[in-house]
Amino acid sequence: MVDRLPHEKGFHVSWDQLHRDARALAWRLDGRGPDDGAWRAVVAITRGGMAPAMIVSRELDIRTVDTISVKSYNHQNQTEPRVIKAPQSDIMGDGGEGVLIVDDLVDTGKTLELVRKLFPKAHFATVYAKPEGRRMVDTYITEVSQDTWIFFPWDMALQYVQPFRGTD
Ligand SMILES: O=P(O)(O)OC[C@H]1O[C@H](OP(=O)(O)OP(=O)(O)O)[C@H](O)[C@@H]1O
Ligand code: HPA
Ligand SMILES: [Mg+2]
Repeated sequence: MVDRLPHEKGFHVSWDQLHRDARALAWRLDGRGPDDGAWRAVVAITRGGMAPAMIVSRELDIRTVDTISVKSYNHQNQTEPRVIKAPQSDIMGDGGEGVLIVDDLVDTGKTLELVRKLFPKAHFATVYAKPEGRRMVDTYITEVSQDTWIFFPWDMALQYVQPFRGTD
């Protein structure tokens, strides 16, 4: 089963589920910013953070949205994370204070470790978290085990499956 390797379990997330979980993340963050509870901006870690960041910024009515592009994986193979595109410096201000940095998940934590070094005062939020990287996130919604690979809706398509008993 190529789509399970090298992880034992698969956690398949539908668009509906992602929408619900990203909304739950937004509600948890609401009113917790440093400026009278408000957040100044949302920054998505591309590409996986873009859909969650869109939902969070919509829920919290934040119109200042930027991206930081970090590449850490080639399919399921981890490589050294690299920043390919930085957010605007006037948005990040002094170390990212008041900025919500959003990603789809934290796995080993290497991506967030790199972004945290750049913006130590920002608030880091992910929808999903695995135990190894959990310490790198300030707020998350659902935890899955380290040996689970999360399949996001943008990586999947509906397709026919054989009945359990098969056919002649
Ligand atoms: O905690 P880590 O072990 O660093 O892994 C988590 C990161 O890996 C994935 O991104 P990826 O580099 O695959 O790029 P993508 O978002 O463009 O798919 C995921 O979206 C997180 O950003
Ligand atoms: O479990 C995962 N799913 C999708 N992308 C990922 N990048 C690191 N871990 C994962
Ligand atoms: Mg990513």
